[in-house]
Amino acid sequence: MTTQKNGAFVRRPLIAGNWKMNIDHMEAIALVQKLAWTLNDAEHDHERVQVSVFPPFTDLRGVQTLVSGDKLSIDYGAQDLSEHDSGAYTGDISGVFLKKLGCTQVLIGHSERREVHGETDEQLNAKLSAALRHELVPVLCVGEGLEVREAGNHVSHTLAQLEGALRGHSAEELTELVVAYEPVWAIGTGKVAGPEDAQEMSAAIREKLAELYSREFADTVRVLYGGSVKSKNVASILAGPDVDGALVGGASLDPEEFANIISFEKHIGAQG
Ligand SMILES: O=C[C@H](O)COP(=O)(O)O
Repeated sequence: MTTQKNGAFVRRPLIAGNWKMNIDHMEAIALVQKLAWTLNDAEHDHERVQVSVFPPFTDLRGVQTLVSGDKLSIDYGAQDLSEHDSGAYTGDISGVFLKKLGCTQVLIGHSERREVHGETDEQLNAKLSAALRHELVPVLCVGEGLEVREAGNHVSHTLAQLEGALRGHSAEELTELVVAYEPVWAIGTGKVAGPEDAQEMSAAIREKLAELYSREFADTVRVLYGGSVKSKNVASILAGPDVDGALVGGASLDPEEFANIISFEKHIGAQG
């Protein structure tokens, strides 16, 4: 996913849409079709800016059929996976099944999984192993809540989450790793971390990766920002040199708005 140009790393931007628990399997087909038409009209180049959607599990088969049948340039993945491959784990979904459905990516440790389901860094570490076992690109979500931010501990808190999930995993295993920084206080609230906040934390994440592995490795990892990203603010957020894309929640449910976010390069200059 990363190429070298004149000796410098060029990371391919990724705009990912996390549908959360929205959109049934019929609506999913309509949404992906509309998104594909809109991107086609906009002459979107998937090789230049990667697009992914993360539908609910029950939508994945329909999305697979549409994407493979119509050869759409849209990647898709799941919002979670089990740390186990099979067995008595009622309600859980194995990476084996996701791989068979053509998923290429999986979200790990979204703040709503951490909060609502009490997922711990140890569990997320095991889920990361499961993703790697099944050759699913892990999109590891990290970020702090409002209290932590107000206490000024956001950097140490977020980096501890990163370290906890990565512990024991080698750089060789993690070549496709994507990290998504999502300040919890900015999710679905309309409050957006400023471009400086997004850049500050993305740079801190990259520094931590350099410390844990190597500078070369850190320079290849894509770091996304998530939290109330819209077409009107995406270009300013992605202007940060360490911000390589966005994990979009609510705005990804509107195909026109999501396509507009994906076309963030067109808004450069207009958003400062
Ligand atoms: O995964 C996406 C994030 O939680 C952001 O959600 P949002 O764009 O609705 O704030």
